[in-house]
Amino acid sequence: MYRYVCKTMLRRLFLSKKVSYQARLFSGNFRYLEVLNNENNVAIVTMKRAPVNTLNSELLSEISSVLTNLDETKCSGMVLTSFSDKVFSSGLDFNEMYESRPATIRTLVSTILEVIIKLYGSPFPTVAVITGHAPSGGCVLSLCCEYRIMVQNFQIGLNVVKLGYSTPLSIVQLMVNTIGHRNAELALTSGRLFTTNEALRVGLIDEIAKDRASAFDKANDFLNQFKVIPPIARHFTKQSMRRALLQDVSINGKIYVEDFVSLISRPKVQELIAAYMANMKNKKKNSN
Ligand SMILES: CCCCC/C=C\C/C=C\C/C=C/C(=O)SCCNC(=O)CCNC(=O)[C@H](O)C(C)(C)COP(=O)(O)OP(=O)(O)OC[C@H]1O[C@@H](n2cnc3c(N)ncnc32)[C@H](O)[C@@H]1OP(=O)(O)O
Repeated sequence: MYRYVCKTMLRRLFLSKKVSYQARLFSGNFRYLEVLNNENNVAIVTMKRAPVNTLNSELLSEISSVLTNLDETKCSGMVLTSFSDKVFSSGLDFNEMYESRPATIRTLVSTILEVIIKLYGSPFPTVAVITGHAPSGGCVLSLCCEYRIMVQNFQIGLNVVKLGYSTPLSIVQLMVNTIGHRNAELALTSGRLFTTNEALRVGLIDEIAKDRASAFDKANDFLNQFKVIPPIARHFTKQSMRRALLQDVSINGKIYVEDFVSLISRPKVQELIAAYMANMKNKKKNSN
């Protein structure tokens, strides 16, 4: 009898360990992401592709899977952030765009498009806690969130024109919806990166935080206001606000992807990407 009780207790202990292990598996399953749930059922999604969260197909497809999962599990909100206190994300991975086969570029671009659609159209409220620089693709991810809180002394913006290709139409639209037509035109045609203060002034971000901890406090304040709002009413209102862009990308997405792939594959653009990458390396060498 004693042996039976011990055995049963051990089995229960093993099972309970297994369950909590499985609960942790969701956050441990990813190579470049950490996903934690806080006590309010808010998912904290942290990009952790060192050193600068460059968006390759794998990181983007992990973000896409998490977004599907958070939708299915009816989370109350999501915070998208970075492990780094210097860079939120350095944008799309040049290594998948430079001298790459069209199929590689296509996978990269279709995956960011998938993320844009899911993040921009998510039923739950979303906040970007921008703990460092957010150029190009990094800025796009934050623009898909509903609220942006950025730590002091970094830069954010869409500098793609400097790489010799135009900003895709729906990305232009994201920027126009956020900072208005005039500011977006000036910023996009010059590839302007805004400092944190400038970004607040133009409306590209919503709040400035002195550090990561205070940025998270502000994110919680933003998300807490929705505790008293019926989620379905909130979701439909968000959908109405975002429908035009979502409809456009779901109808024309494939065309946009192909346009972008052929743009990136042009010899002139490839040359500019190579020069840009070399310039980054030189800057680093000179600063060391
Ligand atoms: C609906 C339409 C659908 C179709 C299109 C959809 C979406 C497209 C949307 C927008 C287009 C977006 C395009 C892009 O994102 S292109 C990428 C543009 N990115 C940049 O211009 C930023 C480049 N990086 C930097 O400026 C700096 O790295 C930084 C972010 C300011 C950080 O500086 P820091 O000094 O901290 O780091 P390093 O510069 O030393 O970088 C460390 C290390 O990382 C390498 N690296 C940086 N960025 C990239 C990158 N984007 N791709 C590949 N590699 C990158 C850098 O070279 C260093 O490498 P090393 O080997 O020297 O350690």
